Amino acid sequence: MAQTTRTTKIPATVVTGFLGAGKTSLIRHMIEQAGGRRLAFIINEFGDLGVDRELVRGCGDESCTDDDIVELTNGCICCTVADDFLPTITALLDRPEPPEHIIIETSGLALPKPLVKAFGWPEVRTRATVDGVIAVVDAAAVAAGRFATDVEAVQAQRAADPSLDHESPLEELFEEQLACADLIVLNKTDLVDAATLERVKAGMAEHLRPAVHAVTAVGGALDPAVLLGLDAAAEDDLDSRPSHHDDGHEHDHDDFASIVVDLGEVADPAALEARIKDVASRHDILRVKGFVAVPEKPMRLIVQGVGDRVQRYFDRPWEAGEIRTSRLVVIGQAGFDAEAVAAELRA
Ligand SMILES: Nc1nc2c(ncn2[C@@H]2O[C@H](COP(=O)(O)OP(=O)(O)OP(=O)(O)O)[C@@H](O)[C@H]2O)c(=O)[nH]1
Repeated sequence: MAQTTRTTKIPATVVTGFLGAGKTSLIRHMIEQAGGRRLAFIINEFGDLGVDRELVRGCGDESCTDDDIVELTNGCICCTVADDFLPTITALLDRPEPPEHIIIETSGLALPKPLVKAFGWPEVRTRATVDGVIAVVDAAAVAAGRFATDVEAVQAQRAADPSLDHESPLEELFEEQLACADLIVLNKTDLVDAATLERVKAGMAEHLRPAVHAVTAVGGALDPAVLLGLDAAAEDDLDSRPSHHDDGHEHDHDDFASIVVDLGEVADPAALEARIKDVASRHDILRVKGFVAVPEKPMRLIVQGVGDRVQRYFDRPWEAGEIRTSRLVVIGQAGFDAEAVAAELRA
């Protein structure tokens, strides 16, 4: 009987979602539940500190070695597809023992569609496919109206000038991430009640493609069986994923800015947390995250802020040869007062 050779493409999952929604948490959980499956990760973040790779590495699972986590810090992945993403994924596919599944965490400010499109490029098309685009949503942030435009203000502006672009950059990004998704993970459901969750779900529905479901999560904890194996081949289905940038309109990240603040050792982490909350409430800050060295403490402290909600926990000992210092990346709306923010965090 004649033998047929079946070429199997390596599935890739794109994890999108706004800053701080819970993408890294979801990926860490996925690693813990990998069950010996060879996963590889491409991690992209906005800001120069490379926190996400560290957090994923920090999960300490033996099945996931340093080589399996590639970090792309050269800007948002959607804008550096040709220069950064293609060589990276090609190198993973060229490995003598390629991964069984590739997980890509986009920066919270990235548009997922240009990345999905890249799977149609000749270098990738025959060897990999987008198994699914997962959009992680911070249910509490949506409920608080963080992505919603002030409808009345917009109507007044448009009455004065009908050519005005009516959406806020946050709203536009949020909608775009939803519109590209094959699955929604409504995360942080511990922070909202059932009625609020229903309201959030109903509000998102108009932005989703038909038959896209939302699953709920806390800390991004979901069975990988729910997340992987969606078999969407999203690169063949681009037309159903509308983007504000389909008309060739440039997407640059001028609407957002980031700084890294060096703090040396921090003797009072509680006071730092209070300063972060204060800064976030008075400036256009969207995200703060980084590592803190506390005098006398052998462990590294992780500090994470989303809006004015701040978490801190020790993740691992400082390694020999590592410089004990504190660095925070601060991401905000363009035009935030970087000098004042840095000074207030250091105060
Ligand atoms: N209360 C609560 N906090 C959560 C949940 N999931 C994640 N967080 C916290 O939210 C913060 C951001 O989580 P990450 O997983 O780093 O979010 P991210 O989307 O990877 O963030 P960026 O990469 O900066 O865009 C962290 O402090 C998490 O501990 C959740 O379900 N509930």
